[in-house]
Amino acid sequence: MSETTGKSSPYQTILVAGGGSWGTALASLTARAGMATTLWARNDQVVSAINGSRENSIYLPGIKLPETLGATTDLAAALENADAVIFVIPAQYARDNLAEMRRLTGGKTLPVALCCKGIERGTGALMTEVIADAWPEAIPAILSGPSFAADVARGLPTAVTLACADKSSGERWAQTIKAPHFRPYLTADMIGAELGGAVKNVLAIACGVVEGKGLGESARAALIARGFAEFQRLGVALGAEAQTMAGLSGLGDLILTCSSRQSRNMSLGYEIGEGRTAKEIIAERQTVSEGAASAGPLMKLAGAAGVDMPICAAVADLVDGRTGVDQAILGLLARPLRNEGSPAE
Ligand SMILES: NC(=O)C1=CN([C@@H]2O[C@H](COP(=O)(O)OP(=O)(O)OC[C@H]3O[C@@H](n4cnc5c(N)ncnc54)[C@H](OP(=O)(O)O)[C@@H]3O)[C@@H](O)[C@H]2O)C=CC1
Ligand SMILES: O=C(CO)COP(=O)(O)O
Repeated sequence: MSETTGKSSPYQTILVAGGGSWGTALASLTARAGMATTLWARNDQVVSAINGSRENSIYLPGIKLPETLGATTDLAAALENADAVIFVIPAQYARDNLAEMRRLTGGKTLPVALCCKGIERGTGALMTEVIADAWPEAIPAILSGPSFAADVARGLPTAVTLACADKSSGERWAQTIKAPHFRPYLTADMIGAELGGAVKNVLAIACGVVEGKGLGESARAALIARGFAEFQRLGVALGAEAQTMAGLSGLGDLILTCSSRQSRNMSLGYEIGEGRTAKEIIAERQTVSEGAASAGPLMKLAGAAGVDMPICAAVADLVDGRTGVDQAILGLLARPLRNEGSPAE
């Protein structure tokens, strides 16, 4: 295990794009660490609440934000002085927002830490592919790992994966987002890091179904283990490193999200398990459940890579209304028996 140099300087003027719970928590982190931080949100109620009462009462209620954190709806102005962007807009809207940022900056080369955990509908593209198309001059990084926004904003400890193919930018990001309670681990394996966040959201829906349907803790543990096996098969096919898959952005976030109804994805699955449809639950929610939108595109990605992902496929069928809970469970349990490891000679 190697250490990062620790000599890199942090980025100083940060634009956090996205005024949901995670964008707000990350903006609070960098503002508290002393970086000039501006949060951009398209929602003027969010911006007024942050500037007025130091609280994002819509997406992160009850948590006091630092006085130094400013919020704006003016993206062009916020981009003008930014030397780095923390991008926290849900995956399905990433392409348009990144393209707009490129347009506003005139195609400037800026470091962009992608924090959304999803796969693009229609294309099956991962977020590094989306940014390569929409803002090719940007230097991307992936920030992912077990980190509920409310936990991080309250100062509870966690550790995350920070993936960046550009060594110097990765080290600067690590210095920028580190805090006494928030510990980034660096890697160059961006595919592994972004795949982990996207796949765990889909698997968390499956775990929620197991809980909501009352199938028991043993079933949930079996599902996490077999879900992780699916994730590893896809990761290997796409070139992810084993250490990343078993690390914070992979197994770490999978365990968190599959264990707690604080997760929107797990709680979505829970309500599906209780008998409601994904469509009606999502229509009632203001917050995002990335796994529901990413399950279909994940199947596209897995199909193109020739990888079998039966649990994720069952989730895609469930959220898109092609199957019911009982049928999905029976279908998974009735599959032909498989080897877990090497077969006996
Ligand atoms: N919350 C968490 O604990 C964590 C979240 N993440 C990831 O961060 C990303 C953002 O999630 P999170 O902060 O939780 O979001 P929230 O669910 O808290 O809020 C939803 C956000 O999405 C925005 N939004 C909705 N539709 C659009 C659109 N068409 N264009 C632009 N923005 C839109 C909303 O803006 P508006 O108010 O204007 O509708 C709002 O800012 C997701 O990919 C998530 O997986 C990662 C780690 C932890
Ligand atoms: O990614 C998260 C924690 O690491 C948040 O999970 P949910 O989006 O399911 O709430």
